Amino acid sequence: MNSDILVSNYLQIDDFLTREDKKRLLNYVFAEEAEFVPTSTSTDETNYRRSSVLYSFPDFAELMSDRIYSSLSTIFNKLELPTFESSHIEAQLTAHNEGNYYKVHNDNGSSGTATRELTYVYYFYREPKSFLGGELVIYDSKIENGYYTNAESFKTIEPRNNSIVFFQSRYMHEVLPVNCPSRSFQDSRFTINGWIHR
Ligand SMILES: O=C(O)CCC(=O)C(=O)O
Ligand SMILES: [Fe+2]
Repeated sequence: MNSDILVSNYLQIDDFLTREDKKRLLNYVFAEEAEFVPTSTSTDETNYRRSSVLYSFPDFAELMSDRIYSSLSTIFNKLELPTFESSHIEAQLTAHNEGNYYKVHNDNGSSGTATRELTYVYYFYREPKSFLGGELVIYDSKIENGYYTNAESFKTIEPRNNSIVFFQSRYMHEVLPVNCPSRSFQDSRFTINGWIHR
């Protein structure tokens, strides 16, 4: 009965940036607080996603894509995926504070997002950690009427400080609600996340 379940694979790499870079990034984000805007989704559904996003952070977007490009063959290898030449890497910077979440979705379901092949999520936050929750849940898949949908089974990933996660953008996934009692922006669950396009 379970033979049609496609098990999802992910890769989590710890200590992705140097301590110095991670510290610079955190200070940069604190200084840019006023530039963050509420998130929306491509379908514009309300109550689907709640968080804040920063769209322009050129230096760190470049640092992140450099680091990703240099790890690309390892990433393909570990995920047991055929390599491809990536046309570009997209990046956004998010903050999840008290009560924020992102319900089940995939990242390449619309015409504007169809070339997203791999999703990456780099996690960072101030220590000591001042939020709970915010785990990333990645669902296994099954094919129903020729379309991928999520199976009941899933994996739960801890958003560890200075780690990065890679997985296929077609996988269904979600961000569980964040509990951040101080509600202070500086205590948020931060990410630089985005997509490796084919
Ligand atoms: O923050 C995360 O763990 C994942 C974010 C996500 O799924 C997205 O931005 O598409
Ligand atoms: Fe996503």
